[in-house]
Amino acid sequence: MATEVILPQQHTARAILTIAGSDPSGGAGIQADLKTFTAIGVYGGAAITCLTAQNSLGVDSYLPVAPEFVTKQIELVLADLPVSHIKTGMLGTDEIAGAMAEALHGFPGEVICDPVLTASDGHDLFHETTENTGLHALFNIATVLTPNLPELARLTQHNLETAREALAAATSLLARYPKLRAIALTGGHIQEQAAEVEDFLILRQGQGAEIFSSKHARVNTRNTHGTGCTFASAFAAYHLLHGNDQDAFFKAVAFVETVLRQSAGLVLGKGKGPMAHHLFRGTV
Ligand SMILES: Nc1ncnc2c1ncn2[C@@H]1O[C@H](COP(=O)(O)OP(=O)(O)OP(=O)(O)O)[C@@H](O)[C@H]1O
Ligand SMILES: Cc1ncc(CO)c(N)n1
Repeated sequence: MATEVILPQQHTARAILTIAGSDPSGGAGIQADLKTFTAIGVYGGAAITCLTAQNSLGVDSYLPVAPEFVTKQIELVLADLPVSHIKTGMLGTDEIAGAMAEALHGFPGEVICDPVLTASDGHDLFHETTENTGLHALFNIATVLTPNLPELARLTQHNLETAREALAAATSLLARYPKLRAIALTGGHIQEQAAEVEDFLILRQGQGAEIFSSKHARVNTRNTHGTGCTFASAFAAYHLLHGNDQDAFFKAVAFVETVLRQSAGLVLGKGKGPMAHHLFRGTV
């Protein structure tokens, strides 16, 4: 006998649009984003900025989509679907970042930017210009940024090693962009040998910032391909469902940790394997 499916109302009312690169191996990029949205129970669309050729062993190369075609994808989706949240990932070029900022100008909802600059194997995923005008234009309309430690270091041009240094840099980055309400700093690369991982939420509070953190055991696994994309997408999805930064942050941390744990035994790929979003059951 077929089971009746009852959809909670918020699932049909709003959607997330990810604007990011494609990873054909399915571990990162729009593939990870869409799997995350589905696992959490939120509808997602995907506009593609770049095609990448990569697998679990690393990134070989990438092909940027023409900026006008990125614009067209965004405009058509926004004209049709009830998108309340945008999540951005790999941009590829500063021209694409600029086209995205223009297409999103006046967008009234959340713009959660994961500033993907370099893949974990060191392959550059963003072709910088001297001014990075497009990147700054995008950050000017962002409401939340989700950098990891190396990304924060590159954005603030500081050499960052400790959590203390990273928090000072994140607070200064927060002050730079007017619409930015929060920075979720992921801690996978802070003290990489430590037994625990700590992620931070830096929330704008008047002229300063309020800091929250979440510490959990480091999962002993090599299946960490796409953790950054998954974290930012989970933040966007939980923000859609719960409407505030703190719930979005703590639930996104718990989601990534849970999926990493459930994926630890998975043997997929010859290198850093993907997370098993498809095994996620229940809630965090
Ligand atoms: N081994 C681990 N065990 C538990 N949590 C982890 C582990 N590695 C990363 N995380 C979690 O994954 C999320 C993303 O962290 P991280 O800083 O590694 O992102 P990233 O460097 O952008 O990822 P990527 O490898 O996709 O570039 C954070 O919530 C972090 O705590
Ligand atoms: C498409 C894409 N986005 C992001 C990352 C970073 O994990 C990656 N490797 N590939």
